[in-house]
Amino acid sequence: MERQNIRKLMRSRRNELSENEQLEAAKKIKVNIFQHLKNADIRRLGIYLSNDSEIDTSLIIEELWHHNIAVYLPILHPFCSGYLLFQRYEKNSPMTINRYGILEPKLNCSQVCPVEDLDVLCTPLVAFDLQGNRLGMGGGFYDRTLAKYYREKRSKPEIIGLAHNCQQVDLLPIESWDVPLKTIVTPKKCYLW
Ligand SMILES: Nc1nc2c(c(=O)[nH]1)N(C=O)[C@@H](CNc1ccc(C(=O)N[C@@H](CCC(=O)O)C(=O)O)cc1)CN2
Ligand SMILES: Nc1ncnc2c1ncn2[C@@H]1O[C@H](COP(=O)(O)OP(=O)(O)OP(=O)(O)O)[C@@H](O)[C@H]1O
Repeated sequence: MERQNIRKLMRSRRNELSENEQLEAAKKIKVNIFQHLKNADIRRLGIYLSNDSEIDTSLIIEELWHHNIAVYLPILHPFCSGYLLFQRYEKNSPMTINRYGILEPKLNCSQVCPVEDLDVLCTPLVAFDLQGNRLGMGGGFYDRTLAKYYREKRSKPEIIGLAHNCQQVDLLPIESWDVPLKTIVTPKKCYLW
């Protein structure tokens, strides 16, 4: 199947989850992610605000704040088209809506964190396979932003995909620029490669 058709199918799959299924999934993934990170010294963590029935990250964010872990959200880069910046997100951060209708912090350069200074980066995805390949919304934002860190085989940040179990497929068609994941956390289990 073509990548675009897989996106369509997987987006409609997660859109069919009920409100209650979404809530239960959010509670379980929160437990799993904190279990996965429990012995690590995490000070800065990048994550995203859910959109299009992506797994709800709000419970994770609340818990991170509770543990005084600094939370960072993606911002569409103001002049490097196709790239993301990560900016500090606090309860009272001024927000704006980006061109995809997703809330993001209002750009404030003093609050931007270079990707290599994040300990963990949790990425959204549309589909993943059993080898850790990731398919996103089709903008190439994460692939572009992470290409350099992947090429340089940096240990930081640890990149973790977050997904509903229904987003798993056996095998995705991959492209040369795709950045594979070493960890994907779902409500049912944590995949490690
Ligand atoms: N929650 C969340 N935030 C995120 C992402 C994401 O996947 N999820 N991104 C991950 O990269 C970036 C935004 N990328 C996106 C790329 C495409 C579409 C999207 O809805 N595309 C529409 C077409 C919209 C248009 O062309 O105007 C579509 O495919 O229907 C959304 C976000 C940054 N923030
Ligand atoms: N490292 C890169 N350098 C230049 N272009 C890239 C890079 N990575 C991806 N692209 C371009 O971005 C476009 C979309 O890529 P792709 O379909 O893999 O996005 P995606 O993984 O679904 O999205 P995202 O990474 O935002 O979640 C492709 O046309 C590709 O050419």
